[in-house]
Amino acid sequence: MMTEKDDHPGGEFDLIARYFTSLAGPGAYGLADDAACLTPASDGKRQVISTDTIVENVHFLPDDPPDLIARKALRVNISDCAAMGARPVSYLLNLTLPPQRGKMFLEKFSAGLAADQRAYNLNLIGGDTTRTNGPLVISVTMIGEVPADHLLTRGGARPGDAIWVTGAIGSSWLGLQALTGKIDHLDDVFAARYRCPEPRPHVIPPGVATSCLDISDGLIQDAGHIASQSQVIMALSAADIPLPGKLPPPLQRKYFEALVTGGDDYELLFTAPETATATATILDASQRAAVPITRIGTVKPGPAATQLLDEMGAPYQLTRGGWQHF
Ligand SMILES: Nc1ncnc2c1ncn2[C@@H]1O[C@H](COP(=O)(O)OP(=O)(O)OP(=O)(O)O)[C@@H](O)[C@H]1O
Ligand SMILES: Cc1ncc(C[n+]2csc(CCOP(=O)(O)O)c2C)c(N)n1
Ligand SMILES: [Mg+2]
Repeated sequence: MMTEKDDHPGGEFDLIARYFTSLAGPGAYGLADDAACLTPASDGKRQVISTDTIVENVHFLPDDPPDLIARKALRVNISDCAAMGARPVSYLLNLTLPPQRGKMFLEKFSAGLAADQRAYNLNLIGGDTTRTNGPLVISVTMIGEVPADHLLTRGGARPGDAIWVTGAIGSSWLGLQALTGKIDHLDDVFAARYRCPEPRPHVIPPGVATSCLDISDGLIQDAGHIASQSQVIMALSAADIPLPGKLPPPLQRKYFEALVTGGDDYELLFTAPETATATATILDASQRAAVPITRIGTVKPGPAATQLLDEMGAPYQLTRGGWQHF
């Protein structure tokens, strides 16, 4: 079997120069110094920093195409920036490579990074490369910026606010089921979405949302984070949750619980005042971005909790809320 040493005869520094230096941006010193040096955001802007790791067999499958693994690593972080209302700008890349991930892998992987750098106007500013006999691990730290008065957090939801969500919920979970042979005859769009999420930067109109997060662990569990950070009840109407249109309605019903708790959605869940102006602004933004934004509930006063209600207003009993690593 080809070892990493055979495959990267120039060692770690040659590997960085070969695959990553062309991706480097301002302040990165060509990925050849001890650290990057950035000019802090100015003109009333704030810096937003988030980090997220993806692990083979935990967040992606070993056979996923290398360019899409790269794009997923970037996109889950772009999604966290979007959840703060921020525009992603530059990123650090920490790679832990097993021996079988050699030249072919890195060529495709770096092409995936390049494609999303172009798509999202990003620069690589540094990172770290190590070797393991364990699984492939990719960690990205994303730095973004946001005008100070457009920063979004999980803590601003107020009783009476409307609850909105972008896109549809459950597509990635369906993709994982298709790719692992657990559900047959599903549309290919689901596997594509699992492998390459579609984060939603620039979709929520600035100045309208009172709180926001991105859904990574499952809609129900993640709604609970807004509930606890804002000290409110997130009352969700089950019938209003947008489910994937390409899933036939009988399967939407059959898999409802898994769809709303499965995670990997990278859609935005946010709250906004229930005024005609805010509603019109949101629906207009949805049209302009060609991304559905659907009202799925109302914020209520009370101790932090998520309620999922059926059409009669009765609570839905779920066996779980979402993904937990531990
Ligand atoms: N090891 C850690 N050290 C410091 N802070 C951490 C650590 N792990 C998580 N956090 C912080 O805890 C909060 C929740 O982390 P988590 O990774 O669950 O983020 P999330 O946005 O809810 O989910 P996702 O990682 O899928 O985007 C974040 O503010 C994160 O910075
Ligand atoms: C192979 C495979 N098995 C299971 C899943 C599901 N999954 C893993 S981590 C996670 C939450 C987000 O991660 P984190 O909280 O670490 O950001 C979810 C929904 C997957 N994506 N791939
Ligand atoms: Mg998040």
